[in-house]
Amino acid sequence: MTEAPHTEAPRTHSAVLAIGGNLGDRLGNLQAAVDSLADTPSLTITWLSPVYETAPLLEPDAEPQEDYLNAVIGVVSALPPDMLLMRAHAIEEALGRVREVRWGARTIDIDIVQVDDLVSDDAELTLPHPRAAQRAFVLAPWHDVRPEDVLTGAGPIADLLAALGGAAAQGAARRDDLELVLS
Ligand SMILES: Nc1ncnc2c1ncn2[C@@H]1O[C@H](COP(=O)(O)OP(=O)(O)OP(=O)(O)O)[C@@H](O)[C@H]1O
Ligand SMILES: Nc1nc2c(c(=O)[nH]1)N=C(CO)CN2
Repeated sequence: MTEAPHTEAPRTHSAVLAIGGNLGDRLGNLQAAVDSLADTPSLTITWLSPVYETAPLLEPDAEPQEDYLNAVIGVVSALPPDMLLMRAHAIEEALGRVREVRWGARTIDIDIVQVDDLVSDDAELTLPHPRAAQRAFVLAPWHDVRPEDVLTGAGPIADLLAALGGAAAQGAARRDDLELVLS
């Protein structure tokens, strides 16, 4: 008997991405990142958070910076996590991201907050993002859309946000006058 060829459907991943920027047309850059992600083959945006204006998290003794706009995005994708990171870096580059100093001002940053419930300590792609649990600019917009979500290994995002004292405690304020759209 001839066996049917074995064809495996590509595995689909569910990921949470955080975007932010504090240089140039901040909302325009966030929207351009959303548009580029939406144009990515094998990737679908499932939800978009509200936009927050957030005080910059800086390295000690760093020069002052402009406030950021931040948002969080849910995607499902057949791209494996390393390809998702490559795509994120390509979009950052296309939008003029320059890497000079750690936590320097930038047109756009795309962080991979988590992918499924994967855990990785690979420096190229640490999962979940090692600093997400301490960042109101990630947790607050995420919580607005998916209040029941859990940050892998860290706990419910509602509890993590409460432990930080809420969004305002870190200088994060929702900007209901600004909106990202899925075209
Ligand atoms: N979960 C992740 N998401 C995005 N980049 C990651 C992740 N884990 C590790 N990295 C690596 O971190 C490196 C630095 O990334 P990047 O310049 O965006 O950092 P940053 O945004 O300035 O700081 P932070 O990582 O604190 O948000 C990247 O080259 C990337 O390979
Ligand atoms: N408010 C705010 N501060 C930051 C941010 C960010 O997205 N928002 N990103 C950083 C590096 O990823 C460093 N500091």
